[in-house]
Amino acid sequence: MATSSFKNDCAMADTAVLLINTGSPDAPEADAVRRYLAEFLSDPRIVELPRWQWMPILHGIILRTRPAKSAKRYQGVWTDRGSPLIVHCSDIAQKLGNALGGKVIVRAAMRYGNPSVASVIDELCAAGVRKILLFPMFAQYASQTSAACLDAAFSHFSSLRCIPAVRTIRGYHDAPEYIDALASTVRAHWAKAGRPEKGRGRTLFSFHGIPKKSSALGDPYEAECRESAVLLAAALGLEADEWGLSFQSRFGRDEWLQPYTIDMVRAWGDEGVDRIDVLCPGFSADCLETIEEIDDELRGIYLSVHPDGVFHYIPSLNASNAAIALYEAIVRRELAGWF
Ligand SMILES: C=CC1=C(C)c2cc3[nH]c(cc4nc(cc5[nH]c(cc1n2)c(C)c5CCC(=O)O)C(CCC(=O)O)=C4C)c(C)c3C=C
Ligand SMILES: [Fe+2]
Ligand SMILES: [Fe+2]
Repeated sequence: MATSSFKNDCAMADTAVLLINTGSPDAPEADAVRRYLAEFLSDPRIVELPRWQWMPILHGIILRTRPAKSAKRYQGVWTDRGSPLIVHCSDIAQKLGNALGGKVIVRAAMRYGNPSVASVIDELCAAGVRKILLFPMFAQYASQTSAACLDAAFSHFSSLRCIPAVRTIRGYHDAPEYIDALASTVRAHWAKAGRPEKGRGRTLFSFHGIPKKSSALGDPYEAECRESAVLLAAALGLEADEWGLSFQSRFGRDEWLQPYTIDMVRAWGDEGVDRIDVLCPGFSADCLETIEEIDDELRGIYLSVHPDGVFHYIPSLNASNAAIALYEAIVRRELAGWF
């Protein structure tokens, strides 16, 4: 996939913001998904097993079986403009650039797949950029996401003779603007669907999981997810029996952070909770893991245990006004002295 050109915008800007997200395959087809998963799952940040142990499993089993299944899932969420994740991220980049008054170039790049971090950095440098703010789009720091995104940039810098001045964003899980943005998304949803009735309905904050072992090795991700959820519940005035936190998207057989989203929703359905509203606060943009796994698969699981129940998926921040205000506040703070 080609990266966007720099014509007409910010001809004079020597400062750029590079938004980085995980990435998607180039197409919802098995071959493209295989290439993407090969890059993704070969990253030692993602699977921390010794290479001699992991590579035979990856190439001998996973890359033979998963691409076709994942391709089908991607086909279900693909849009006319491509992968929802990439579409949302490029919309965010464009709107954030406008909000910053064109004084800073804003681009989106993907850690795995395209547009690659290396190609976008090359374009920025060729356009005269000398200062870059690297902005992984993950509020809660995880080595598998935030650090992996930064690795891609630093690894590319190591191949360049002239590197730009660099600043990085580590996370923003407790930033008031982040909590406000999420709270306003939930309130906008309540304005349309009504607030879940205490005693009958509950709100679930579902975060992407990571292996329990990574947490034990010192990853602050779990603690940051819990803090974000507590702050958000307080901002929304939700009492302890009105909300829950869970972890989704488990991959492989190891134990991941718990409770698992599927178990939580099944248990709530069995308990007779009549309405469940799910928000995925750790996803800056809707993607396979929210649209297919939550809005489709999880909805089906809940309705299978509680057929009369009501299930709402609350969309991610995406390129909403609340999201742009959040990113603008963070960027202005982090670029102090640069523009
Ligand atoms: C939001 C934070 C995320 C964390 C933490 C995370 C950890 C993590 N992910 C995998 C494995 C896969 N993730 C995949 C896709 C994917 N994951 C995130 C976010 C987090 N991952 C995003 C935004 C996406 C992109 C989805 C899209 O729409 O393209 C995939 C590929 C899809 C699939 O085949 O399921 C895999 C595989 C691990 C192993 C991990 C932590 C160790
Ligand atoms: Fe993931
Ligand atoms: Fe997944």
